[in-house]
Amino acid sequence: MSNAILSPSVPPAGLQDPALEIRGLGKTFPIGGLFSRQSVRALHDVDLSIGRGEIVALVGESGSGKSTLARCVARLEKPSKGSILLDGVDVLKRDRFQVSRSYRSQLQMVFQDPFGSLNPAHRIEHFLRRSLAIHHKGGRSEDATQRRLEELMTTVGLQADMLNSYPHELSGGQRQRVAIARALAVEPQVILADEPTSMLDVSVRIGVLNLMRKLRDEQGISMLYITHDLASARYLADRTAVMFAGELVEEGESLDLLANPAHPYTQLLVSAVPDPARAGSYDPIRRAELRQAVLASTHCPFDGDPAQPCSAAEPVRHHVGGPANRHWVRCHLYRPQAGSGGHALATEPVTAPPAKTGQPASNPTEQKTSA
Ligand SMILES: Nc1ncnc2c1ncn2[C@@H]1O[C@H](COP(=O)(O)OP(=O)(O)OP(=O)(O)O)[C@@H](O)[C@H]1O
Repeated sequence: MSNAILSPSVPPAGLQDPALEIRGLGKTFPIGGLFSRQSVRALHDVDLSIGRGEIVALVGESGSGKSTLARCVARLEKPSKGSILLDGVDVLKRDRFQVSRSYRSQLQMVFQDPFGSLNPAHRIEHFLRRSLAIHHKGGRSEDATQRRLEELMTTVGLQADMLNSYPHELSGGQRQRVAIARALAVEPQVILADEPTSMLDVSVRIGVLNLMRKLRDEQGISMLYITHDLASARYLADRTAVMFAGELVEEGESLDLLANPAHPYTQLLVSAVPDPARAGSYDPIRRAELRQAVLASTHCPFDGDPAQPCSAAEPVRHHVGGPANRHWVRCHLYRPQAGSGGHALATEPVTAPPAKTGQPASNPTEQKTSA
């Protein structure tokens, strides 16, 4: 089994020159007031790389730490430990006290709420002009600026005359396209998109996902796509990483990972995705029980033995399906199946769902929870 163990410090094959690399990122929030010693461990030892022109989905349920990771990488939150390398440069060391303008123009964030992210008092043109001005410091002629504004609108599938509209005159999908155009105006290398479609009607979500794919294909932009929707991760992302209680527990090429989930938490997430091929085996009551166990545990509920919780020793990474595969899992229960390239869990995941304290695993107070 030893040849199936992965060193966390070795980037997966094909990622020797990543656009963005996150190493050992941790974030702890103090809670309970000034004199309290309590804290929430929102992120623990997260390693994640995004290749050039690659879309990586970060999936997990509410409270698993996805937004905290994005906010740390966007420098809206200060990580407690770890490093962030953009184009090989350690940005936490380089811009220790203030986020540089060049970082802001290399990496942009698109938020979940297209309604709250645009000030209703301004026309669409204002938001795009502002982004252009920050990036080019007024170095364009008015004609060139106007052409670029119209080009940005066309790129995101909006009509140029909407530059004169106010946000309230646009639909949610159109506003999210404006938010993407605003990010594009600074010509970023990387876009962090935090649930960019979750507040949109189902009918317009696919258009925004297709736009993101087009930007990757035509402009080579790398993206971290944060979502709790596995179906959209499979549709859009080259790779998918699964976050559980602040830790990455599994990562692989999206199609492979979602077809062969190795971590019981990933299996739980996958079981919620409607799939006609799995109709007979989908049991919503069983899934609800498992989900309850995840949310109500103070230790990893998947190891099934509260006396020997997963936190006794951190699990190492294992390749899933052989060393050539870019799919790995961190779980004590994982057992590669000799010769088959397949995998199995050592025991049935989640044997006992009793809630111990009512403290959600996804809101752990100084605890370790990975299986
Ligand atoms: N400013 C904060 N102060 C204290 N705790 C926080 C803070 N921000 C996040 N947390 C905690 O960190 C954990 C991770 O939260 P985060 O918002 O990153 O999760 P998420 O996976 O993005 O969830 P969602 O999909 O609901 O946004 C949660 O337990 C949350 O309560």
